[in-house]
Amino acid sequence: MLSSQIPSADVALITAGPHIKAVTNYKQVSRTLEEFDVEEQPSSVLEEKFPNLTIIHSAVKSLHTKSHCVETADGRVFGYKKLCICSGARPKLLTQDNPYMLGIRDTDSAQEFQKRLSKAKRIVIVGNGGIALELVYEVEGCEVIWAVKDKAIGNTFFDAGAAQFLIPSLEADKPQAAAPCKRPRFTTEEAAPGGSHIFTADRSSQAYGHGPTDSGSALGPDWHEGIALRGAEQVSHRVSVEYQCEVEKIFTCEELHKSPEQTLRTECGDWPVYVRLTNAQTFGCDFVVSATGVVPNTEPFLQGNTFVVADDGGLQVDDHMMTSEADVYAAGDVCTACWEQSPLWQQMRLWTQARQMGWYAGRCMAAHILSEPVELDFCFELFSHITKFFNYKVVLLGKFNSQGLGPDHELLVRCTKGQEYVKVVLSGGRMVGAVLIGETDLEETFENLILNQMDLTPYGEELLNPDIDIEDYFD
Ligand SMILES: Cc1cc2nc3c(=O)[nH]c(=O)nc-3n(C[C@H](O)[C@H](O)[C@H](O)COP(=O)(O)OP(=O)(O)OC[C@H]3O[C@@H](n4cnc5c(N)ncnc54)[C@H](O)[C@@H]3O)c2cc1C
Ligand SMILES: NC(=O)C1=CN([C@@H]2O[C@H](COP(=O)(O)OP(=O)(O)OC[C@H]3O[C@@H](n4cnc5c(N)ncnc54)[C@H](OP(=O)(O)O)[C@@H]3O)[C@@H](O)[C@H]2O)C=CC1
Repeated sequence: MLSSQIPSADVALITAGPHIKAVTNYKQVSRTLEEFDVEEQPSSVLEEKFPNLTIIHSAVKSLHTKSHCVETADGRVFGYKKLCICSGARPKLLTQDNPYMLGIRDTDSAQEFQKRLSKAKRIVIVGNGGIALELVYEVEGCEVIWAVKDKAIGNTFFDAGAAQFLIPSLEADKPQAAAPCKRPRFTTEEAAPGGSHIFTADRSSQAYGHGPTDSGSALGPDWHEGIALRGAEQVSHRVSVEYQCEVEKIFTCEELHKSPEQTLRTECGDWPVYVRLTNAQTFGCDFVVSATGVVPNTEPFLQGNTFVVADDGGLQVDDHMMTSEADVYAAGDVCTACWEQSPLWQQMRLWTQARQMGWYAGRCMAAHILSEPVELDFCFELFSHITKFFNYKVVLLGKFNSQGLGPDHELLVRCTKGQEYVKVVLSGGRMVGAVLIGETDLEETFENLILNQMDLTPYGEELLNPDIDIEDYFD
C-alpha cells in the first residue's frame, strides 16, 4: 500500500524471515467479508512489482525513536521518516523451555510438530481457540487428549450451542479428504440430516519458544493442507475432551522418581511425559501442544523507547494506527487497537485484520506525509471473519458471541444437525451479531441487516424460518 501510494518514496521492508508472505486469490465476499490465500513468494516478485521497494532480510535488533533509526542483527542501521512495526506475535506457551511442549506459529514449528507427531501414539492439546480446533480435527493416527478450561469447545469463536453442533464431527470418521493441494503453500529453509427446528434462546447468553529474531511469519489459512498430520497409530480420529480443567503439572518419570509425592509416583509408566490436570486426571503422552494464545512480538522495539503498551502486551495504536512514539505506526498482531471502537467491531488476532490494518496503516502513513486527511476505514465498522472448522464454512459477524452486551439481548437459533447452525444476536430488536456454520448463504443479507440496524422486532422468529427466502424478504 505504501509503495503504491507514494511511488516517489523509498520503502524498505525489513523482515527476520527468509520468505515473503503474499495475499493471493483475494475475493471480496461482501462489503466487509473477504477471503484469500496466503502464499510464500520470492522477494523479487514484490520488488519487481514495486520499483521503490527494497526487501532486507535481517531481524531488527533495536529501535531508536529519537534518532529515527533501526539497527538490524547484521549490524546495519536504517534511518526512517515513518516506521510501521508489523512484527506479529508468538505462541504464549504454558511453560518455557520444556522440550516436551510445542507451540505452532510458523513453518518451522509446524514441521517440528509434524515430525514429532509421526512417531506419536498420544498427544495432549491444551487451549480452546483456533489452533486447538484445527488440530483436533486434522490429526489422525494418534490419540488426542484435549484439555479445555471451558464447558464447551471453541470458546474464542463459539457458544455452547455451536459447540454442540460441531462435536459429532469429532466423533465421526472424517469425510474423504478434498483434492490435495497441488503444492505446499509454505516451505522451510532446507526445502526451498436431521430436521430443522427453530427456537428462541433465553435472554442471558450463555512450539516452540522462538525469540523475536528467529520467528517466521504466522501460518496462513489452510496451513495444514499439503502437510500430513498423522501419528504412529492405525486410527482415524480418537479425541477425548477433558472439560473445565487446566494443566496443574507437567513432569517426566525421572522427575517423578525424585519427587517426594508418593501418590504421583504410582502414575509413572512408559510415556516420555505426563500431564496432570486440575480435574485430578493424569495423562501420559508423547508431547504436549500449548495452543493457548499469543503474545505480541514487541521486545526489540521497547528498550530505550516510551511506547504505551496495552494489557495484552500489544503496542497501543490510535485510529490512525499510530503508536505513542512520534512517526511510529503499528499493525497486525503486534498492536492493540485503542481507538473508540464501533459497537460492532472488536479486535481479534487474525490474518484478515492484520491485512486490513497493514493496508490502512499504509494509507495513513502516506496521507500524513502528503498532509492529506484520512478517515478510519470502513472495514473497522463491523467485525467479520470467514474460516473453516471441522470442514464447515464458518462466518462470524459483529458481536457474534454477544461480546460486551448486557443481559437485555436475545438469541435466535436455527440448527439442522450435520448441515447448518445459524445464530443471530439481537439487541433492542436490532441485529448485532451472527454465527453461520455450513453453507447457509445468509452472510450478505445478515451483514446488511447488521449494518443498517433495521428494527427487526416485527419479524420475530420468522427471521430464521427456513421456509422463507430471507434474501427476497429484505430485498
Ligand atoms: C497455525 C495458525 C493458523 C492460523 N489460521 C488463521 C486463519 O485460518 N485465519 C486467520 O484469519 N488467521 C489465522 N491465524 C492468525 C494469523 O496467522 C495472524 O493473525 C497473522 O499472521 C498476523 O499477521 P502479522 O503480519 O501481524 O504477523 P506475522 O504473520 O506473524 O508476521 C510477522 C513478521 O514479522 C517478522 N518479525 C518478527 N520480529 C521481527 C524483528 N525483530 N525484525 C524483523 N522482522 C521481525 C516475522 O519474521 C514475520 O515475518 C493463524 C495463526 C496460526 C499460528
Ligand atoms: N481459523 C482461524 O481463524 C484461526 C485463527 N487462529 C489465530 O491464531 C492465533 C493463535 O491461536 P491459538 O493459540 O489457538 O489462540 P486463541 O486465542 O484462538 O485461543 C487460545 C485459547 O487458549 C485458552 N487459554 C489461554 N491460557 C490458557 C491456559 N493457561 N490454560 C488453558 N487454556 C488457556 C484461551 O482461553 P481464554 O479465551 O478463556 O483465555 C483460548 O481458549 C490466534 O490469534 C487465533 O485467532 C489460529 C488458528 C485458526
